Amino acid sequence: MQQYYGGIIRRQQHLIRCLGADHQSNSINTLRLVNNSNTRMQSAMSGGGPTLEADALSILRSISPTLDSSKHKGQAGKIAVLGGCREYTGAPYFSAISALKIGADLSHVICTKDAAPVIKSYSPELIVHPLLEESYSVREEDRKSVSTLILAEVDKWMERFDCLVIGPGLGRDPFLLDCVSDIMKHARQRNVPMVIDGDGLFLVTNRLDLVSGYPLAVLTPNVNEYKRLVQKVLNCEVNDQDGPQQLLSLASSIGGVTILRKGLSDYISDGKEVRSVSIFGSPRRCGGQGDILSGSVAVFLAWARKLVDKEGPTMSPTMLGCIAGSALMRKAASLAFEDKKRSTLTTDIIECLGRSLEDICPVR
Ligand SMILES: NC(=O)C1=CN([C@@H]2O[C@H](COP(=O)(O)OP(=O)(O)OC[C@H]3O[C@@H](n4cnc5c(N)ncnc54)[C@H](OP(=O)(O)O)[C@@H]3O)[C@@H](O)[C@H]2O)[C@@H](O)CC1
Ligand SMILES: Nc1ncnc2c1ncn2[C@@H]1O[C@H](COP(=O)(O)OP(=O)(O)OP(=O)(O)O)[C@@H](O)[C@H]1O
Ligand SMILES: [Mg+2]
Repeated sequence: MQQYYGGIIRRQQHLIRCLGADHQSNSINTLRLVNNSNTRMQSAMSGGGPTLEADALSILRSISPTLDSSKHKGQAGKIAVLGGCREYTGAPYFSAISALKIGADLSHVICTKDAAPVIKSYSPELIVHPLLEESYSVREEDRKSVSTLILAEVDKWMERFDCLVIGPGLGRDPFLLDCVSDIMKHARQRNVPMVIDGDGLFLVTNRLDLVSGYPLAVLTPNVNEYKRLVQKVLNCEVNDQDGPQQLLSLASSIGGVTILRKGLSDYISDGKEVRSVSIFGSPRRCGGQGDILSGSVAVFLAWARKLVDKEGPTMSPTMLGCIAGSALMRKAASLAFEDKKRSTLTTDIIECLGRSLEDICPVR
């Protein structure tokens, strides 16, 4: 079956070349054809059942709040990104600024003391908290008191956050990851949703108890991160022949967390259902696109939670948030690529977030 559909994809690509299509300007279309074939393939492989492809644009429209002058600052969402260390300052910035560009009212970054001035200098829009510490800056005997202090400082803000993004550019320092584990336990006690990405996934893969059974946890693994999760949780290798089923098992084995598996098509499951998002996209794979996605999912998840509270459950808010976040990120990437082609960078994609949202869901 896979071979058969592989053949169809190759024939489509050959047809495009024979029609004399310009390679560069048609790479997005080619990608769409491949994506469509891929979706059909998944559908056929699941016994010809209904397509897994979500109606992402309708979902995105339905959860985006109207702009209304009676609303006050904060009602459209307050997001906090836990990430940013000596090595990585770009990733938390990309995630936090994306949340603002999509429509959150306030975006915080909680990072290490030495990453903070750098992140502040990228943007005056972000609220940057220089709270976290790495092992090298804390003496062994001070670690307990320092971690208690960090937790107390983050706790002051915790209830105000509509969603936490944990991991973009966090690094893997053991002392820092211990502090973040404590913060996650407190967030969970207060029912604050968490989107876990990058080094947050490194932490969670080794400490599954931090998210297991928490329905407001979203994991957004890339290829490497997904492989490590599958090996750890399912004790086997990634099986692309039966990708959706394996994703479903993985999400259900971690107690119903939602997993967004990033790739040519994004696949999303909360252990009960699987959906895919294949629309739009770009063939450019510059670093930082996953960070945009984590900030987007955080905003849409916060919005979906409000909608689900009001209108009763349809799909889980975490599924809705992932589907909308994925569609918007892929649309922005495709717009940026149309303009910048090979030189497309993450900052170009961020600049396209507003126009993408407006194209899909115009301000009334
Ligand atoms: N502009 C920025 O600031 C950006 C920053 N980014 C940030 O980078 C971080 C890592 O994310 P990534 O996507 O590079 O992780 P991934 O594909 O698993 O690793 C690739 C290879 O590297 C290795 N490795 C990674 N980290 C390691 C560490 N701390 N210490 C040791 N090894 C490490 C890893 O080895 P492995 O664990 O597989 O043995 C694998 O072979 C994360 O915080 C992300 O948010 C990105 O968002 C992009 C934009
Ligand atoms: N082959 C692909 N074709 C089209 N879009 C893709 C492809 N791979 C990933 N994407 C999209 O790019 C986004 C980021 O995915 P990616 O796998 O690059 O994350 P990442 O490695 O975590 O990124 P980062 O560099 O920020 O850490 C996802 O929303 C996904 O939809
Ligand atoms: Mg990443």
